[in-house]
Amino acid sequence: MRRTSSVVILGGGPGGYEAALVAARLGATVTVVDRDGIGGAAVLTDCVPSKTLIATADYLGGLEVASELGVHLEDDQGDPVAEPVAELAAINERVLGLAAAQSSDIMTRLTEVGVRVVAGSGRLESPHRVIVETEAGSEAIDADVVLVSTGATPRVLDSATPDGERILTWQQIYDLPELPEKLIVVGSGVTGAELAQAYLGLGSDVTLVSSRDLVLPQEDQDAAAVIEDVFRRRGMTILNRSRMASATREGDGVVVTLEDGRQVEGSHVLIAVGAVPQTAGLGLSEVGVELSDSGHIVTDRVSRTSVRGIYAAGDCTGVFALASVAAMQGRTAMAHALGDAVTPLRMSAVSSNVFTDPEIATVGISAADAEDNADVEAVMMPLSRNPRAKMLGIREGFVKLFAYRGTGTVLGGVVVAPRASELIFPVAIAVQNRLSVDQVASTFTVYPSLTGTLAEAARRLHPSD
Ligand SMILES: Cc1cc2nc3c(=O)[nH]c(=O)nc-3n(C[C@H](O)[C@H](O)[C@H](O)COP(=O)(O)OP(=O)(O)OC[C@H]3O[C@@H](n4cnc5c(N)ncnc54)[C@H](O)[C@@H]3O)c2cc1C
Ligand SMILES: NC(=O)c1ccc[n+]([C@@H]2O[C@H](COP(=O)([O-])OP(=O)(O)OC[C@H]3O[C@@H](n4cnc5c(N)ncnc54)[C@H](O)[C@@H]3O)[C@@H](O)[C@H]2O)c1
Repeated sequence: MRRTSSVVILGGGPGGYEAALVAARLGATVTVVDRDGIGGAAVLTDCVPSKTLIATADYLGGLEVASELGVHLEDDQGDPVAEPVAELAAINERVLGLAAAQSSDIMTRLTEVGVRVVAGSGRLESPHRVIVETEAGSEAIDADVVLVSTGATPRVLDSATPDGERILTWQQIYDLPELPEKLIVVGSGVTGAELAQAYLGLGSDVTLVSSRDLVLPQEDQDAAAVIEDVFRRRGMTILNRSRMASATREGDGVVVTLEDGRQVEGSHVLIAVGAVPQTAGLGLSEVGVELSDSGHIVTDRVSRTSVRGIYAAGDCTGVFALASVAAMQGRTAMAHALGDAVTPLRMSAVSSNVFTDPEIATVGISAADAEDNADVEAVMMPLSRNPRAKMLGIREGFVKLFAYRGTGTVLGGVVVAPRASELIFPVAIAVQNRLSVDQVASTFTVYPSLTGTLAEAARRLHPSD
């Protein structure tokens, strides 16, 4: 009889826990070693908490179109009938409660399928032996297969050391007892942009320090332009082409000094200047695992590292810092290691979403790559002409589709709209399954619906046109 494989997973975030579920299903003996809590940063401090906070901000944002829809929130004298007040302590309690519940659900699931979870910090002693430091002491666990999925942590600058009170990383904001009066957000990547708009929506006065010409430099530039415009119209101050040199505490507030000498004063500063992989001190180089200059673990499309039997998944690999990608890498690793059917990771089919209002959802080829390729055709349609958008009071947003000129194969798309994260799925299905624009266009959409514009965009890309 074949011996049961032993799998040890370092890190219990989406990369680790999804892998554990697959490995258990495939009959392995599985141990997950996790330092900070099952669910990882994704569930406890990053993805889940930020999206829960944004849900409250979105709810308040919905009130902004009330008058357009015939609902007056003012009395005859023009005074507000009721002033909605975001109570941060209550919001944070909900955020942290939901994160803890999600973590507990994942723990229950892991236990149900027989995965052993060890609370502690792990490192590799050899390719087939992991040492875990727990409260009770040290434990050595032998493994046929090791998966490293230790994630990433906020990048901290010596000139802006977080104190957890006024100078904050995104992982420290949920302990704030009150809404920051004047919040400075440094960094206009996805983290900075999402949280800047969330606090703006909750009632903070927000200044965004953005190092580039436009916020969200990694996103579709038409989409980023819409978001920057919305930010400004709603009262956010955006300092473009501005880099923070330092952030310091001054009395009851903070001062952010920019590289050109300007100073910005605020009550709090949120530093969102990227993340660094948690790969130091794991014994990786010592056992021969190749790391990139940035400290990420080098992996192939089935999550193999340079050492046989050691796999890696998630933010520690730097492939694409998304919970969904981490989970897929973890599942793929276990399928490969344990002899199940494997589909190598296909980055050209990954969908992602920026949870601003409106949201930006993207899948497949980027606009920049499409522009450089003469064989790719693009169409962009504003949502303002869509009947459902009019009914819902949606003024900004658009749909973009990319397809091969000759065959009409759908290569990607961008949706800028409320709940774009839900609307991108039909485009993701088309990209994943290499559907043609004609197949998308001939699929019934509901009338009236925002997806009607997706079908219309596909019709515009009919190859013979
Ligand atoms: C503010 C923010 C919002 C985000 N929102 C989204 C979103 O909406 N959608 C999305 O798809 N992605 C989002 N992301 C990205 C997503 O959170 C990450 O891609 C995801 O967390 C990666 O999962 P992971 O398993 O690699 O690592 P993590 O979730 O970071 O988990 C790693 C785990 O490993 C543990 N660990 C580390 N070292 C050790 C060790 N030596 N021994 C034992 N355990 C260890 C850690 O304690 C942690 O529990 C967001 C990121 C941020 C910063
Ligand atoms: N909705 C989501 O899925 C979601 C949300 C948040 C993060 N993420 C993931 O995390 C990844 C990282 O995003 P992020 O925003 O944390 O980091 P990032 O590296 O994408 O953005 C950080 C930004 O800070 C800027 N910056 C650096 N130093 C600066 C300084 N001194 N002053 C001013 N600006 C400075 C950089 O130029 C950059 O634009 C994303 O690419 C995404 O994959 C996903």
